Amino acid sequence: MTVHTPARDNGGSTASGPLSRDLSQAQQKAAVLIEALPWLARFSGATVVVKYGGNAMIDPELQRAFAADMVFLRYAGLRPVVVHGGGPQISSMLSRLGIVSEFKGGLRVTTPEAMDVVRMVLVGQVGRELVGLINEHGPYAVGLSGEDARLFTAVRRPAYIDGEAVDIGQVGDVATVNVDALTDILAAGRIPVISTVAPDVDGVLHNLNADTAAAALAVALEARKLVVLTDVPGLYANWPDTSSLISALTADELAELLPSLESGMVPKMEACLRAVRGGVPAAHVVDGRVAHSTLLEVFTSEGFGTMVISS
Ligand SMILES: Nc1ncnc2c1ncn2[C@@H]1O[C@H](COP(=O)(O)OP(=O)(O)O)[C@@H](O)[C@H]1O
Ligand SMILES: CC(=O)N[C@@H](CCC(=O)OP(=O)(O)O)C(=O)O
Repeated sequence: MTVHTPARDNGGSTASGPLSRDLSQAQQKAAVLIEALPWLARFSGATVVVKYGGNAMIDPELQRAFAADMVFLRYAGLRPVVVHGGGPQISSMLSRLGIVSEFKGGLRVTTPEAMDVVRMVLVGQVGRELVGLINEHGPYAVGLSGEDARLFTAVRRPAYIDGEAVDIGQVGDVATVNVDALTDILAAGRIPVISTVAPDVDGVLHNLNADTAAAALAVALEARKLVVLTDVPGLYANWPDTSSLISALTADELAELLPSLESGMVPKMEACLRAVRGGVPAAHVVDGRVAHSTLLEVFTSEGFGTMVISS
């Protein structure tokens, strides 16, 4: 039998000294844990799609915090599915290779030559690094792209500039999602890490915007949440007026706001709208510069970031 002896544990401290401080710190920790209880109960077994991007993908400390969050979600009984971005990493590789890279309507003009680089960077570099970080905690992460088990098929899409459709090469939207490609992986308690390239019906590979693909996946998986990490605290009604941060809005309110948004936020908020209109109960845009932002969103009572709900 081990008997707790405060004097030995605390080097002789008394109940009114360091011991009571330790106890109060421990109680604070217990309070934090217990605050999560209703959320743990609510989301037990739920699938949550998380779009990983922005600074959380570049800063090593934030990368590690993100990987730990995904493992935490898994141990808490949720089923996290990660869809990662990598736009800046693709741009940097294209410029190292001397390939000109241009965006139209927020989407990368993707020539066959650029497509090879997009696939190499997303599947071979960014996806692999994230799988490695998660797997420092155990054998959990499995990397896939839209090509694996036909997870996604793509349909070529144009960009829209001033209402005009403009061809931007091998850029696609998600046409179909093969949910079965993830069922076994999720049932085995693994964490899918998805890179957003996918073949069309003819097998031609397409480049998908990661926010868009995350939304399509959240709908197909009947996810309970879509969480999109970015580099701002959330959606501002009057960007860049920092007093106009929106904590919650309905899909109809978002649809009204969309035409006034600027390029970076457009695919993100379109993705949230698509997810909620497709039946996902809530889509959130959270600040990926804050360590453990996904945990804060899922498990705390304070509103964090911007939440989009159906009504
Ligand atoms: N209404 C808005 N609310 C918040 N951010 C906005 C808004 N309009 C434009 N932005 C810009 O969009 C950026 C997010 O888009 P982006 O840089 O593409 O994100 P990420 O790299 O996280 O995918 C923000 O950093 C901000 O500069
Ligand atoms: C068509 C298109 O634009 N695809 C994106 C795919 C990566 C992505 O979406 O990454 P972020 O989330 O970091 O922006 C691109 O080539 O940059």
